[in-house]
Amino acid sequence: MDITPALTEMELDHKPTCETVPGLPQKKHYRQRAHSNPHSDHDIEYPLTPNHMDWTKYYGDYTKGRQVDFADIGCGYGGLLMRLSPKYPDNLMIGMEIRVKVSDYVNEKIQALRKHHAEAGHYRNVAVLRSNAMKYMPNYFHKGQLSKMFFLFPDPHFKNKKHKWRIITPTLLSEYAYVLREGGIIYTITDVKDLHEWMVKHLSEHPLFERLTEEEMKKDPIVEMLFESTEEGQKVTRNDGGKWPAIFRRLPNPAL
Ligand SMILES: C[S@@+](CC[C@H](N)C(=O)[O-])C[C@H]1O[C@@H](n2cnc3c(N)ncnc32)[C@H](O)[C@@H]1O
Repeated sequence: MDITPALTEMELDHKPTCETVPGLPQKKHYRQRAHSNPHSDHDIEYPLTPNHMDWTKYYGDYTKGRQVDFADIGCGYGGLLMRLSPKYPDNLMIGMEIRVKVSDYVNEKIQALRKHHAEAGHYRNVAVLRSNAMKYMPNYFHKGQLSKMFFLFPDPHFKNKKHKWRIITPTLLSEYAYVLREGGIIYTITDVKDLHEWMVKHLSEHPLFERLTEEEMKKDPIVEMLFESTEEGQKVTRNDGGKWPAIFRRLPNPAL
């Protein structure tokens, strides 16, 4: 079922305003320091196992017969999710965001959009979770549950000493491979060339991922959304920065 035509162009641009959607939160009230330490997250509650996770708190009845299968890691203010939601109404998508105020903002925005579109039922497939994606992925998701993972403009952590804080490392990739199904896709994009090379290196060296060719990337309608959908992507455009995408497929597990 494609519900896209019922949305206005402005909303498809994920740029709803307070005039078009009453109750939409204002970003200025939800600002928080740009970088948070992914190792200081002691107040985060997380499920013991994926079976302990009650997704109905996030999607209500819409959870019935569905499993979360898109995850936007470090979703920030949620621009990509708002763009994907009407295009993939049958997929449940979650944004994972460690900053409290930022995840509160995304939640308020989703609630306002759901309310505004209550009759048509739009945006019921999108939610945000305040959590640390570097620590708790297997607590939330079963093996092979996800079909798509997004890493859009992740924090660069420039200094060598802080590379261990990067959201893509060999160890974390094995965790992501665990929750991603065979044939599932990891999307990355950044404006930091060094980080792009780091992500490509580690993904290419990992035995469970292979890079998509330019031809394959052109055929995937999501690829063009990576550049401009998020707040960070728009900021890079305003500053005339370059953007480097790299997309990888989860390979089947090798035979033992
Ligand atoms: C540079 S911002 C990019 C946000 C968004 N993807 C965009 O393109 O606008 C990186 C985001 O990742 C979040 N983040 C960093 N480490 C995280 C972690 N371990 N778990 C969840 N979110 C994290 C940050 O709080 C921040 O909002």
